[in-house]
Amino acid sequence: MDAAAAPAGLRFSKMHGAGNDFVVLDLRGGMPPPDAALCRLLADRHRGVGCDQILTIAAPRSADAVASYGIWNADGSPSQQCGNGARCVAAWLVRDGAASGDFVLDSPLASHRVRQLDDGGFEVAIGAPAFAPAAIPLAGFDREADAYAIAIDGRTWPLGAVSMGNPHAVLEVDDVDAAPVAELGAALQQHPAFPQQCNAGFAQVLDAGHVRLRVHERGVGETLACGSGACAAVAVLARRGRVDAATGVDVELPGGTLRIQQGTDGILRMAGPAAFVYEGEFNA
Ligand SMILES: N[C@@H](CCC[C@H](N)C(=O)O)C(=O)O
Repeated sequence: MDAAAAPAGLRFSKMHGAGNDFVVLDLRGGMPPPDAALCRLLADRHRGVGCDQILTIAAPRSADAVASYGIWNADGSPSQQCGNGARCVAAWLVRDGAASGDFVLDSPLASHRVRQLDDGGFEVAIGAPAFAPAAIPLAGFDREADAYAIAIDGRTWPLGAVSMGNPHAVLEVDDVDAAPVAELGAALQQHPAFPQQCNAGFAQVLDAGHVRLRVHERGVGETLACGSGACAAVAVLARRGRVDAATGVDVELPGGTLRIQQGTDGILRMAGPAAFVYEGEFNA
């Protein structure tokens, strides 16, 4: 493992959203963002704290926002979107006294309206799905489509593709428990059709309002939940008429259920839990 420069006594919060777990760092005191080596060490489940992503909280970039946040995967790569992370950052800021009720957060790409729910969870306006191949980005296809044929080891897989701020592939399966999430997810992540790699979701439609989903996340592997992956699955399946996004869809992931609904403005809103696990000090 490469040497990582962790400031002595690095304070962090351990959190999770539906089992997608995070190390949260407050950079508002002037600490620089963690480099890739430090992210890998923090995320290491044996030598570090252990998490799927590292989230950093910093000063807002837009006039309306209470804060901004950064996202790093366990392998040290940056991301632009993290649905479960957005809810955890929101809960962290509410506990800190920096936010309450209804507020705006700046993610790496955009500003998101956030609402605290009566059940203690949060609703986040993730954004409108972008299906244009250039926006995902998806190489080798000029026109957007409900499904693209992607060949892997001599077999062709029909998959949906969408950007939720980050790139997603979505495969519909008959039985999500039997889906080849690890093998096919890893192959899709690295496939040349996805020049910025992708998160790969395996979705089983139960009915127009219920989907079961497992996601192989870029930079991590399979996680217990992926908020942007849940939005991506609903976006792709709604486009095919398989679910009713306007009424709302419960997406059951291994770690919990997220509710995804699309407004008349096209924006996908995600509702779900955010939990504190413990506070710590990292001294490796
Ligand atoms: N777990 C997240 C997504 C985190 C980033 C993703 N792995 C990527 O690289 O784009 C979520 O809840 O959306």
